[in-house]
Amino acid sequence: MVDVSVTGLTKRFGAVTAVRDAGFTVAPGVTGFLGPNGAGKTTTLRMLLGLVRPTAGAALIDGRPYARLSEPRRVVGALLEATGFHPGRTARDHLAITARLAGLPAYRVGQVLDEVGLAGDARRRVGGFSLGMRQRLGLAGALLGDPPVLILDEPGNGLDPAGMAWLRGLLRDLAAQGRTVIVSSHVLSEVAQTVDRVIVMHEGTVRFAGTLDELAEPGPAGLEAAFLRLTSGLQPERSRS
Ligand SMILES: Nc1ncnc2c1ncn2[C@@H]1O[C@H](COP(=O)(O)OP(=O)(O)OP(=O)(O)O)[C@@H](O)[C@H]1O
Repeated sequence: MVDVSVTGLTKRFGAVTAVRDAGFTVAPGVTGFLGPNGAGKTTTLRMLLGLVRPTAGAALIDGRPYARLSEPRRVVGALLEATGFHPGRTARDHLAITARLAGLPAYRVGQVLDEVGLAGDARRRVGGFSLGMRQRLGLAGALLGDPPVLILDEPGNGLDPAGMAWLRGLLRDLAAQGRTVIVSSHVLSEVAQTVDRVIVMHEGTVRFAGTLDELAEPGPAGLEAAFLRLTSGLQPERSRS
């Protein structure tokens, strides 16, 4: 098992404190990382991935900052904004180049294309892909190293209802394989059906970390009420880890 932990994590951008003294640990299974726009979710995930330097505190994977992992792609797979693909490259070429640069075996390319349902589009240029197809390609890239930890920022963006159902299945499969999956979202219903645990952020602080059962009454209405309570600023902070 690979530990993911955040302790005393703070990030200031000039006068803006994006993340303030955040702390949590993430267990295997699917953890929903929730919060309204601007809550600090992406900044926290980017600090875990070594893309943003913390002002204070630590964001560790397997006990180390991302930059000190010896084979990071084999430990953690990431999906951030599904941009940055070269539009003239095919999906297969994009993944083949990513695999080569990361020292990963070429046979993984076909496997991950299958896993994300893009095998039939492997030879199409990415420039012609829909947002949902780009999300799938981004997920394929995250899975290339067969990592025990996945950090997925809004993976449901651009997916249609069938795509969302597929994503839920993929997340459950990854959890059943014993992986630790962190998935950020501001779509509550999306999360309620998929996650084992939730972390709720608001205005840069962690308002709750625990199981879905601890957070709310069963059903989407219960979750929505709990979310609004935690993010309205009317209630005292509440965190269980
Ligand atoms: N590079 C940056 N420079 C200045 N401010 C930033 C930067 N990145 C994020 N912020 C600010 O930090 C705060 C948290 O942003 P962040 O993107 O982490 O939130 P989020 O929870 O991911 O929101 P969303 O759901 O809208 O993506 C916001 O006020 C944002 O404007």
